[in-house]
Amino acid sequence: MTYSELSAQIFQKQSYLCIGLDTDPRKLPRHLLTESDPVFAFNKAIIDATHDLTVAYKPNIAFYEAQGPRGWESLQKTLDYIPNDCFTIADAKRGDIGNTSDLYARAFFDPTAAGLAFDSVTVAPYMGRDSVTPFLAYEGKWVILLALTSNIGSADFQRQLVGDQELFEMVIETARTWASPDQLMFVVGATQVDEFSRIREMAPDNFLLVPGVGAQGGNLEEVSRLGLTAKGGLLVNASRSILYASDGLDFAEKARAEAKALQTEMARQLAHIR
Ligand SMILES: O=C(O)c1cc(=O)[nH]c(=O)n1[C@@H]1O[C@H](COP(=O)(O)O)[C@@H](O)[C@H]1O
Repeated sequence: MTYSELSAQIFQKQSYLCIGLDTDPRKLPRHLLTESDPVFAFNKAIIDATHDLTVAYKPNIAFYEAQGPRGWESLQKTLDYIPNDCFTIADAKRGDIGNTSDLYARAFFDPTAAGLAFDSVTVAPYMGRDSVTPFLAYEGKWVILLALTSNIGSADFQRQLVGDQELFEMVIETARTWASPDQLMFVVGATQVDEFSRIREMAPDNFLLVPGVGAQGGNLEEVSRLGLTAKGGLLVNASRSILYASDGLDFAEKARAEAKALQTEMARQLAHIR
């Protein structure tokens, strides 16, 4: 999906919601456990209940890898089931020497080489340019680079001064020379609102993937006020607060209600920028 297509989806659906498919087999509603693939059955019901309210889905790969080969199969089926009008993110946080990143890129971007057909993958910037560029070699595919993450440990390295900049600022400034906003997003945690204006100034056109509303307590209104652009420019992720709103027969209905509440607030915020 291109930048302008993603932007168009945001205004059409009045939503910049990304639903994190962090599907934990230990948290599935009991009635799904008799299904041949309970993880896929759960994801399918969540997608059916929410696809008109969300512009993106982000399966976190850890939840699938932890299930071994069955998990990869559930992931592939889930990806195939996501409608074409939704952007897809492999939240894998990859990055290695170029030779190895090349294979990671194939794994998520190249179905002709037995890989998956995601639109984007999350990448850690720590190993530098040659660890990131193999992902950018795929035309039309996106790198979502970790800049300032939502967790407490983000202070350990990302907030440290390197010269007169914090490390996350250096990541943003440098990575912007590697790719255009058509292929490069940054991850900025919703828990980091104090830094949002500064980040938006440094990366005025880049989409920001913002996890951390819901279970981690980030504030959607503040994130939106400081991060939205005339093109949208935000994908705000929620995972657990949507997926596990109920563990009963009504789980999909309750998930929809959570997604709807976020989408309603997003529509309100989008009205301010037009
Ligand atoms: O890259 C991410 O998506 C990510 C970056 C970050 O800084 N913080 C963060 O929580 N995430 C991911 O976003 C999701 C957040 O899930 P919930 O806290 O359940 O909404 C998880 O899949 C995390 O791995």
